[in-house]
Amino acid sequence: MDAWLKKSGAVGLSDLDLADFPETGRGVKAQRPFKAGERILTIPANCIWTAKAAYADPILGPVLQSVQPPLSVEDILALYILFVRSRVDDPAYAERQTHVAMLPSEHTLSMFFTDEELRVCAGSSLYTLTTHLRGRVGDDYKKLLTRLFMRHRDLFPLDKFSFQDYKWALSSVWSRSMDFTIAKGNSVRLMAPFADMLNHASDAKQCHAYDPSTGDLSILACRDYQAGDQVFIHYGNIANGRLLRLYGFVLPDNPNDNYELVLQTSSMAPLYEQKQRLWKLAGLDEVSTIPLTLKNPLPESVLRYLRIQRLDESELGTMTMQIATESYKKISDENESQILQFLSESIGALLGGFEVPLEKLEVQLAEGLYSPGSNAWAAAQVSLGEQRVLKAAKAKADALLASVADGDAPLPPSNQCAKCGKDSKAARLMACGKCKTVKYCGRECQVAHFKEHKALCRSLSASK
Ligand SMILES: C[S@@+](CC[C@H](N)C(=O)[O-])C[C@H]1O[C@@H](n2cnc3c(N)ncnc32)[C@H](O)[C@@H]1O
Repeated sequence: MDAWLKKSGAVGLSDLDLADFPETGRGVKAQRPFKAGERILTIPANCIWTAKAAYADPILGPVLQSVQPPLSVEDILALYILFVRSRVDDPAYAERQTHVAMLPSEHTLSMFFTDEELRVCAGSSLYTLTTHLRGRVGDDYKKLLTRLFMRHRDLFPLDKFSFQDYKWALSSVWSRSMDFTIAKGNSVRLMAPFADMLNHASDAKQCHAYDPSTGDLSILACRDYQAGDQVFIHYGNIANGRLLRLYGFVLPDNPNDNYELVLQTSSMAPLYEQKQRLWKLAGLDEVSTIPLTLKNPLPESVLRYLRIQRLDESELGTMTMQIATESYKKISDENESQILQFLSESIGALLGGFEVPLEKLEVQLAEGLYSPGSNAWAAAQVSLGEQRVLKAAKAKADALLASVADGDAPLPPSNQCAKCGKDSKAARLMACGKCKTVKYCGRECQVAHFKEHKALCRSLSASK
């Protein structure tokens, strides 16, 4: 592969090498020191896998172009990989084949888990999404069979385009491709040989760049490296569930862990059309998926959605005024109590739906029931992360409910000083040492707010 890339104009390969690392497996090793910001690798456009390159292929391209409606980009890339791999004695594909030969022969994405391994995280959104994904991938393969493989048996022999082959190629695309937004909201998905050997580190800032004018891909050093260090890139701030679904690994104690809460309302609900309009005005969809995170377990948008969902006719005007002035707060004690009660109960039910409850999972992991790095261990990490987030969300809903019952002021948004309203962009906020929830821009605001905050502080602390 190196010879092909160098011949095609790749830059930087002589300063980098492939090596095995204990934590991440195969990755890229620096052969000399690099300074942060230095360009360390460029892979030229003519070696990169894109949908455009697949369409330009003299044999595959016309067949792909004949498919209506067009195939998805990930299907095009997956077919391109399988097609190149299938052209065993065709010298026109020999160079790209050197890259295909270096792709891992197996993947550890959750889609490949046994039922027993996946059951460890039953109740999590990963479990649900993986189950859906398996169905979707199966359906997509059947469509390819009828739309392409059966019609062009000479190009797509089924022993090289089996369901297993399709799943392998699709997983290669998910776990190794990069997405870039280019002009006019368009985006490009690509897979770049050698650059796709770079592993992810949470602290590696965005350091891969696509040049739309040349089509080249470059990697910059995200920090200083010494010779022998592993070079990393950043795949994004991704929760373990998504990491396992699309990349096949997890990061223990991942700060990006989340639970994607889906909020929806029956179209038969009273005042549905008016509420639909209010959600839209408030920047929400009638089916809203809102990530709950450890940092912000109950985002304001969840409360906003539910306040609208539970409005009665006499409260429509108040809500419209709030949206117009962007001054969101509770509509009434009754509305607020209803939504918080509902949240507390539904999150409790979600937690009750996990196959292995949090406390038991923590004991199992501490006792080494799941061997670190195994599929079941990875599923356990996802379940752990999601349940921790849900627990924090329930605690916050309960505390808020208690404060409504006590007649306290509602919680201020978590990115604002509770006293003066300065937000986290304007000042560094620190949390109250006792309840660890309400935040201030400085000591002065905290002291000035003490009297007002005392009762809520007590109920928040008690629910922790
Ligand atoms: C773009 S490839 C990187 C190269 C890959 N390690 C290889 O040998 O081909 C992405 C895959 O690398 C692995 N990976 C990347 N970052 C990782 C990390 N921080 N910890 C564990 N595995 C990682 C995962 O298997 C992932 O699907």
